[in-house]
Amino acid sequence: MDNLLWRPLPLLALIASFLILFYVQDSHTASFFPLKKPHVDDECSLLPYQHYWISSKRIVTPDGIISGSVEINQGKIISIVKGGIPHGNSKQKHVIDYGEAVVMPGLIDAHVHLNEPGRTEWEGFLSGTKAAAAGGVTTVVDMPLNNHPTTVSKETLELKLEATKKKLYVDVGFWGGLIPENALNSSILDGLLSAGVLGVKTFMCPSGIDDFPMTTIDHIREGLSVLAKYKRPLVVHAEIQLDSENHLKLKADGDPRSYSTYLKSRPPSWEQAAIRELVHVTKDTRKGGPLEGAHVHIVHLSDSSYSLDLIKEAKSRGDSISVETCSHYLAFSSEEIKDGDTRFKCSPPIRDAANKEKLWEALLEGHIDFLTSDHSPTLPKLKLFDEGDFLRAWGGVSSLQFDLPVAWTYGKKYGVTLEQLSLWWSKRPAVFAGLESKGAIAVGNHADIAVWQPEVEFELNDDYPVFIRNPSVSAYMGKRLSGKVLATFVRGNLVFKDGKHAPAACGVTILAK
Ligand SMILES: NC(=O)N[C@H]1NC(=O)NC1=O
Ligand SMILES: [Zn+2]
Ligand SMILES: [Zn+2]
Repeated sequence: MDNLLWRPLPLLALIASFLILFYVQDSHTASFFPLKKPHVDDECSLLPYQHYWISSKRIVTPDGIISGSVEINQGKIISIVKGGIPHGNSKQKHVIDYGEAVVMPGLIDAHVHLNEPGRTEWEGFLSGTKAAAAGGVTTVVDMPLNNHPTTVSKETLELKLEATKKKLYVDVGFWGGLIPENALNSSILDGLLSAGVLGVKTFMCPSGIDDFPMTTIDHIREGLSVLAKYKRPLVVHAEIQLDSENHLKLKADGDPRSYSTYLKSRPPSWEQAAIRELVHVTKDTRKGGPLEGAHVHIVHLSDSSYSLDLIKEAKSRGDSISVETCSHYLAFSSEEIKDGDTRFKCSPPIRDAANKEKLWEALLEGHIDFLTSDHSPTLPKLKLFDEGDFLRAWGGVSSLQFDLPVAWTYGKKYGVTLEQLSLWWSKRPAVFAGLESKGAIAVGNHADIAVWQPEVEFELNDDYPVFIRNPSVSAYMGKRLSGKVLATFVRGNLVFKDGKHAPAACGVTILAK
C-alpha cells in the first residue's frame, strides 16, 4: 500500500518543476517581446477575447483620418479597413463600435519621472502607469532620477527592472543617466547601454538629487563618443547656472512667495548658455564628423527666443539634434501664477505669455519636434504649500494623466488637429526612442490605442478620478479641460475603460537591443 502511494512521486516532482519554471519565466518581464504573457490572459484585459475589431468614424492613421475599423489579433494591428467591418457577418465578430469617438495611437510620453525604487511615495510604477493608462498614454520612458539609487549603471538598471514587476499598466522604457563617474569610465556606460537603456540623460546644472551630479561639456563629449556606437540619444537638461551671485542676492532680497522672484532667478540666459555649448559639440555629429551616430536631444525647452534660434541653426546645418517642450510651458504663463502656488514651480521656469506664443509657433512650424510631460511629482509637504516658498519648494509639475486633454484644450486656440496631436505625442517620440512597432495605427504595429471624446469637457475637481500618487501637487487640479479618454489598449489588452483598470498589470519593460 505504502509503495503504491509513493510511486507517482517522481512524476509529481517533474510536474512541479515545470510549473516553477513556467512561473519564473512568467514573472520576468524584462523583454520587449515576452514569449509568455506575465499574467493569465483574462486578467490583463477588460476584454474576454484577443481577436476583435475597433470601429469608429474618426480613426487617426498615418494616411489621414478615416471612418472604418482596425482589426486586432494577439496584440497587433492586423488590418485597417475603410468603411464597415469587412467580410460579411459582423454579428459573429467581436466589434467594439466607438461611433464618433476618436481612435488614435496611444500616447508615448518620453519624459516621466516614476521615482521607483527609492521614492515610491512621490510616484511609483503602479500609480504612474495607472495614471498613464487613464490618460491614453500607452508607453512611458522613465527618467534615471529621482529614484534612489539613480539609474547610472547596469546594476542600478537591474534594481529598476526588479521594481517594475506586476506594477506596469502600460509599457515602460528607461533612460540611463550620464554623470561624471560613468562619463569618465566608459565601461560603466557601456554596461548600462548594453543592459538596454534607450539612451542617457544628463544635467548641465544641479539636478536637485544628490546621487545625480551635473556634467560639463567635456563629460558630455565623452558620453557622446560612447553613445555614437549604439546610435542612441543623449537627453539633456540644458541650463547652466550663471551669475550665481545675482541668484544668491535674489534669494536673500526677493519675496520667495512671489513667482517673479523665482522667474528672475532662473533667466533664459541659463538655457542659452547650455545650448550654446551643446551646439558647439553637435557640429561633430554631422555626416562624416567624429561623433557621427550620436544625437543630442534637448528636454523641456522653455526659452523660445535665442535658445530656439541656436537649435534651428544647428538643425539647418545638419547636426543630429532635436528638442521637446512640455505641456506646462504651452498651457501656462508666468503672469497667471499666483503668489505661493508652488505647484507651478519647475525648471526651467514657465515664462511669460509672449514666450508661450512663440513656443506654440515653433511647435506648429515643426521646429520643436515633440511633446512630453516632464511629470516630476513629489510629496505635498515638499511643495511647501504652507510657506509658498518658490525658492525652496520642489521643482516639478505633475501632469502625466492629462497629456492628451491639456494639448487639446490649450491647443484649440491655435487650431491644433488630431493628426498633429498624434505626430507630437505618438509618432515622433516613438521614432526618437527607437520604438519601432509603436507610435502609429498601422498594420504590424502593436495595438496601442487611445479612444477619446475631444468634445467632452470635465473639471479636475476632488471627485475626478486622478491616479497619480499625489494629485494635490498637480498644477492642473481645478482646471476645466476637454478631451475625455474612454478606453486605452496596450498591445491589444484593454487596460482602461470607463474609469476602471484591468485586474492585472501586464505592461512590459522595453529594453534596447
Ligand atoms: N529632478 C527633477 O525631476 N527635475 C525636474 N523637475 C523640473 O521641474 N525640471 C526638472 O528637470
Ligand atoms: Zn530636467
Ligand atoms: Zn525631467
